[in-house]
Amino acid sequence: MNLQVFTDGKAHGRKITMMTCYDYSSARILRQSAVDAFLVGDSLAMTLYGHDSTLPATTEMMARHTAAVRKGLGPDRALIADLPFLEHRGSLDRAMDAVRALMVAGADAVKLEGIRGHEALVGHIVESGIPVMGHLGLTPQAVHGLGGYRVQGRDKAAAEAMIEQARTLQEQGVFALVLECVPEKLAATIAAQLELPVIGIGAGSDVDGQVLVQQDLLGMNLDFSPRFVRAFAATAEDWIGAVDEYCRAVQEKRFPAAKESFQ
Ligand SMILES: Nc1nc(=O)c2c([nH]1)NC[C@@H]1CN(c3ccc(C(=O)N[C@@H](CCC(=O)O)C(=O)O)cc3)CN21
Ligand SMILES: CC(C)C(=O)C(=O)O
Ligand SMILES: [Mg+2]
Repeated sequence: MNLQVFTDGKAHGRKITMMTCYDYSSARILRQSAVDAFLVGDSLAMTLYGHDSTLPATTEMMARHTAAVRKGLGPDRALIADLPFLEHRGSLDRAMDAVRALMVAGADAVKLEGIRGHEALVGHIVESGIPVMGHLGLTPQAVHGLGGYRVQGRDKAAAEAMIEQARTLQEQGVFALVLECVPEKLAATIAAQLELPVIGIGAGSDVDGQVLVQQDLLGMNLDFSPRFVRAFAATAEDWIGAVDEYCRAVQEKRFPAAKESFQ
């Protein structure tokens, strides 16, 4: 089972690595990497489509990108898809239609933000045989309610509430939990107290694994640099360099060469 990497990682104290992937061609490349699990994140609304929040991501968009990534990854890699804005906050029918669309598109699991007010729905999805990943802390779909992209759980009451919510998610049977923008001590406490694997983004290193947005970690997102992001490559510079060399080669008639032309 593709999701075994989560349980095994936590059981053996081996960190779980996760990153976003939205398209076929990067999936094709990244299937050769060591990454344990891929996420079709609703962050694609911002990263791919240029919106200023994740709210415009739709189930149709998420399913389309999930299908493309699954084709590139092949059947044997863990792939999780975000349930987009409000799909789990209306009717049960609507939520299950969205879950169906993502699973049919090739996801191994769905991730949904928050827990307050949809405890029973999470249990219902799990009981339907669909693995669910939780997401607490900074939940970007709630950006307007949270008053911005801010670190969550800084005061004692908020920290205790988050621990309680993580427990509820575990009780509802989620297989893993993303904690986003949370003080590292709080994230470490949740990871230590709970059985479920905790995957952090801006949550310090004392958790069971990490997740980052592909464009952030590859250095393709020049105008997005929150504290928790590290660019492990200078991809934007490499791309510009390659494309500028293409332009020079065309101008100087070095491209196409004879071997790139038909005789
Ligand atoms: N490319 C990309 N990467 C992401 O990680 C990401 C997205 N897009 N889109 C959806 C959300 C939005 N995210 C964000 C966006 C901004 C901050 C931010 O500005 N954080 C401040 C914290 C300020 C504070 O409370 O101290 C920072 O300085 O890191 C954090 C997460 C994370 N997610
Ligand atoms: C940042 C991760 C956890 C996410 O939810 C996304 O990419 O949408
Ligand atoms: Mg998301």
